Amino acid sequence: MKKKNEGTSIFIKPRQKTIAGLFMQGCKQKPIYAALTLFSIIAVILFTVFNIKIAENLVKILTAQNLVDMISKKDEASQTIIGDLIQNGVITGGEDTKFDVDALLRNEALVNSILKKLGNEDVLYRDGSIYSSIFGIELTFSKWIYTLMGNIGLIVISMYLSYFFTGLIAQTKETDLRKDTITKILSQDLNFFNANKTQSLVTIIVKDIGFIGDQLKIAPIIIVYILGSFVGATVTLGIIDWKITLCTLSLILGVVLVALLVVFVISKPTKKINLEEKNLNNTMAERIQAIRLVKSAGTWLEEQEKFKSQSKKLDRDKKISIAMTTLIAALLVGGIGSFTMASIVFGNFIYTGETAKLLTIFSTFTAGIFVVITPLFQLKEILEGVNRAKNSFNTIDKITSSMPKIDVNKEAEIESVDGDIILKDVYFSYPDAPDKTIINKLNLTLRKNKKYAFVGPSGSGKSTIAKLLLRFYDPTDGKILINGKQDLAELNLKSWLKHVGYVDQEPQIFSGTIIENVAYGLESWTQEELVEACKKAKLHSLIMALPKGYETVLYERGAQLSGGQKQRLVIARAFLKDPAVLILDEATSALDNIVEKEIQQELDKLMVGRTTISIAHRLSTIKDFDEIFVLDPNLGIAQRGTFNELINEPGIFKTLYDSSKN
Ligand SMILES: Nc1ncnc2c1ncn2[C@@H]1O[C@H](COP(=O)(O)OP(=O)(O)OP(=O)(O)O)[C@@H](O)[C@H]1O
Repeated sequence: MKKKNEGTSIFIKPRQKTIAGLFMQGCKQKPIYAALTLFSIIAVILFTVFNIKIAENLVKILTAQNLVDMISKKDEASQTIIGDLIQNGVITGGEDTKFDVDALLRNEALVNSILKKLGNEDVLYRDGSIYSSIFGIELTFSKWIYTLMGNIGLIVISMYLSYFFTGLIAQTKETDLRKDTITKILSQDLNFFNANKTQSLVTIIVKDIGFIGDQLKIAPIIIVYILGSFVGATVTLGIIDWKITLCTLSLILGVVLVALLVVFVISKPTKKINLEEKNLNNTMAERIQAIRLVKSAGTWLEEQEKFKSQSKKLDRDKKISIAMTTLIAALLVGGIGSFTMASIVFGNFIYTGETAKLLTIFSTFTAGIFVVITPLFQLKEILEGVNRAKNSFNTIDKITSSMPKIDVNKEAEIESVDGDIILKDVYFSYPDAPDKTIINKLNLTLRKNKKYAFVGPSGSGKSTIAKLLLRFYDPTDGKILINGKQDLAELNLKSWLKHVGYVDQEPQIFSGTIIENVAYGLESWTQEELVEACKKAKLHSLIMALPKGYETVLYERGAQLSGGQKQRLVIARAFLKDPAVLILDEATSALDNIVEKEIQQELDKLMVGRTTISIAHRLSTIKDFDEIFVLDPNLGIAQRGTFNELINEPGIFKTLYDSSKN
């Protein structure tokens, strides 16, 4: 079956480069969670807005109850109120103001008309209690309090559910994004890793994607909540009193516009600050990675100073940014005060003298504005977050939109290597220096199970040949033929690498157990084979001396092992893999003479029965090789022959050999 060519796939589609786009994609992937999220957020909005209605009704009942209480006290104040009512013709009879209060309170119709007359509309006096109704249900003050408590409970539950289901959708997308990004990074050509700092790639995987994930979990829900509660509260307040709603609304919109303007103004400097911070973090992480260099060069004070001066600048920029961003919070706080004040001021103008109505309006609008404003506070964080997430999307996109040139997933697989490896008219220039030809028309044949070495001055292209054989790069022109006929560039890369063992100067070791490190990349192996490989690499007794033996966890880059021990581990890896082709790239050049001799013995055993290509610095290690190619940076292969032939003819090899003897 033809495998998908990752090299031609487009990674992040344009519409997914935003929090909204990615979230919508998540909703399509998880429609049930999306429906539940929508359902619960609508419930949150409705219940929250319903609080305004509850507040309105509670205040109406309280105001009416207050009036009834005052009348029923039968004191001077009560008689004054009744006197006023008689004078205004609301009550007839008892003009001497000695009105029978008990009789009045028994006459419910009369009490209700008094309440209406004094501005207490939409309430009903019955059986000594005040009722107000909602959806045709009449409720007393205490029932409204129970309703309020129940409503708050429902808000909590629906809020929890909406965050929960959004979280599930967001987590799915965050995991997908991380998976896709790592897949894309790992499928890049080696050149990509030269051009991009390791730290910035790690930052993308850890920080940028984590940040996008965090925003995905809160931004969509809060934005819908802000819009929904804004519309819901406005409509409810509009129904209660459209004139005051209109006046207050224009104030709210004014403040929101100013806040948005501030966000717009600070978006560019925020971007700059984020970049500065990222660069500073990357540089520091790089220095920590190269801590041995810093310690050995004695440059820690310089590094500290550099960090101090860069972070001082960043600190100053961040403080300026704080001054701007906190302005939004201040505007919103100021906004709340002015909105509440606005409802009294506007109300006072519109309903002069109607105290009961003003009281209801003031209380209801305070509750309503609270519903509108509370989520607006989060708007600042959300807008900043969404803005930062946009930068994170751009960084990810910039890194991952680079297309690998090497198609590793070609269909043709290679079952076994039982023929020659032929380099035919091979030309090569590195992608980032296309004008500089490193390999210039190289033609040679590497016979099965023979040992070949490449020697030559520094920069003559020896390691480049190893890189071409490992297909870190494809030749700019010409072909590398496997088994004498199969073009390496047309083969499935994994199927080729299964037959290749690679030992280079710097052993690649992960933090993990010895077993994981020795068996890295192998599909099938047995415990016995692994122990046997370690014995051949003279590593077994060392491993057995460790308290946890083969289960010993190695530190990052095998920090607790000596150079020789690390190289033995890599050799054990090659023994276990048992490849047909072995590439040694200056495998012993980092070791001292004694250790090098010991390791060389193991390498000699490893080379038996395999086609070996060795990039050699120390000529003593290639004495019995079948053929040695001497490279010249300008001429390509300047000399070729066995060790004994080459030391006896004038040329680069003899010069190198003579200088190594000295
Ligand atoms: N990634 C790269 N991009 C551009 N040029 C490169 C890259 N890697 C190596 N080169 C250049 O290619 C040339 C050959 O490098 P190569 O590493 O193959 O030499 P070498 O013979 O193995 O040298 P040495 O013995 O010092 O390791 C050098 O001039 C080097 O500067």
